[in-house]
Amino acid sequence: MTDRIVSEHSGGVALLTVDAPASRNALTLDLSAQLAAAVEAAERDESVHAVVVTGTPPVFCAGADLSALAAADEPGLRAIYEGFLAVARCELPTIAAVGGAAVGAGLNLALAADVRLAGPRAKFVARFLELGLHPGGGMTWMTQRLAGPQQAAAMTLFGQPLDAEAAVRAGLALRVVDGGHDELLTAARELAHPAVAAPREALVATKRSLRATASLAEHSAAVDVEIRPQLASLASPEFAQRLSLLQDRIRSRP
Ligand SMILES: C/C=C/C(=O)SCCNC(=O)CCNC(=O)[C@H](O)C(C)(C)COP(=O)(O)OP(=O)(O)OC[C@H]1O[C@@H](n2cnc3c(N)ncnc32)[C@H](O)[C@@H]1OP(=O)(O)O
Repeated sequence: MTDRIVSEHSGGVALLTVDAPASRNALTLDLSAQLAAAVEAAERDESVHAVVVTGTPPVFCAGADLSALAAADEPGLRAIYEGFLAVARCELPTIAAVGGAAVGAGLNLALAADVRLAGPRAKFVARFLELGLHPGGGMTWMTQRLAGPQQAAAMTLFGQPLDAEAAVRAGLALRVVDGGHDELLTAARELAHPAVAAPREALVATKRSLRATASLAEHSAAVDVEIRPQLASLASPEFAQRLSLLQDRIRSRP
């Protein structure tokens, strides 16, 4: 079977599956380019409000394809990064549904999403140094930012793997979803549901503000970042409609 990114848009969600089971969903240059194209197609599709990234079981993603990695120069490495960087750049909310091992660049891919749901067999492994490789693709930044300096050191310097429960404790995953791949995807769709129900413009603006305020030192600076998009949403017909529905509901309470 050909290695590919399977992209399905339904119910407001783009489900992107890295489907290369023979190599445990390892990322070739071609797969990374396909993944980036699939993320961009989801952004262009106005019916899509959230992106779920997963891998064909039993793993999430085994990282860079080892033969692509062995031959990689700087453009080659950057081409491998392109898939997970497209997820990191995505203007829509993103969820990684991690059902198995996420190793090396596969960990980068999982951490590039806004939120991770972990199946009981999920495993988060940096791996790089064990292979004699310096971490790449922003791994030192991502792990420190998400899990703090000690956990980042444990993962990148000491190669500590995190199972699903440990990933939740470390703040790398939102929660563990019991069951198999289907249950994991159902949980991802349920998590996405409020984003699917939200007006797309306000949703995209909220994600933009999360990024813009993340590195600010002052609360007041965040208030300034948020005031314009909040004013824009106040002026939208969606807000007027939803407000009137809410008021009707409140009035009709016994
Ligand atoms: C710039 C980025 C750098 C990086 O990403 S560095 C990290 C590179 N990745 C790795 O080191 C991961 C290597 N793979 C594994 O550790 C394991 O696999 C898994 C934990 C992911 C899964 O284990 P299991 O389910 O037991 O599978 P299996 O028997 O080890 O492998 C099944 C087939 O998958 C191929 N494969 C696994 N990972 C890769 C890879 N990264 N690139 C290419 N092929 C891979 C194997 O060779 C083998 O193939 P065959 O069935 O022909 O013997």
